[in-house]
Amino acid sequence: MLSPCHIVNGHSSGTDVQGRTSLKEDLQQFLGGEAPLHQLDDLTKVNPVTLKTVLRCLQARYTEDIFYTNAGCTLVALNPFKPIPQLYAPELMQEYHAAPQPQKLKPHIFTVGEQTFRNVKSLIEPINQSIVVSGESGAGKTWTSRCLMKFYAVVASSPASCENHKMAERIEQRILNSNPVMEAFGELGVLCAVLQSHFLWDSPPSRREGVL
Ligand SMILES: Nc1ncnc2c1ncn2[C@@H]1O[C@H](COP(=O)(O)OP(=O)(O)OP(=O)(O)O)[C@@H](O)[C@H]1O
Repeated sequence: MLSPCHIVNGHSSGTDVQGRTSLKEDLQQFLGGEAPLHQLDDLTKVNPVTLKTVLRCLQARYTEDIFYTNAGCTLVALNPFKPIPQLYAPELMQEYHAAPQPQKLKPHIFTVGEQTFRNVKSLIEPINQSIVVSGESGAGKTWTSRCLMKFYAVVASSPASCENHKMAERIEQRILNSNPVMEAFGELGVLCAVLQSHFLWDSPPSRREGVL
């Protein structure tokens, strides 16, 4: 992924307001004065859908600090390379959890988490859900998996029940502890030139009597 400072050569060194303004102007010029690409929250809406336009859209969103974009039923996550606590706040998790249609909210890993959670709760076949997190080394797969585990820990535990919360934390920890094993399978794939540091895991864990 190109960092925004690579987009406009020679204009990104200034950190003052004027520098930032010219960066934005240059970027807009670079984008050819098209409709603001960062507002497209689904890559299938980019017209025409080409590698160039898709990358431009992701670049434009990255520049606006928007790190999640839908691509049809797939979610594309960009690594912000900086901490963004508000993007993973428990309040935001609850917002996605409580939304009648989470897919209508801004693209987020919590949408994926909530959808699978609802599928498990609905007990409609197939009850077991899988989420595939893939990407290059350093893309943010482990981070994303942790976000999902935290999400399930928050939404699956009743705030009134301390015991439920503790159990959710124990489940989160167990799954996170299994990461090295799952990653080892991924690395084996790299050696075989089949996969590139990918791992799969079941999520959320099987549901028993109403609790995760
Ligand atoms: N959403 C995010 N917000 C903030 N920082 C992030 C985010 N995603 C990734 N990072 C940063 O990028 C680093 C690398 O991410 P991560 O370890 O998840 O990559 P990975 O895809 O699992 O890499 P590998 O395949 O090599 O294990 C993290 O340590 C974190 O600092």
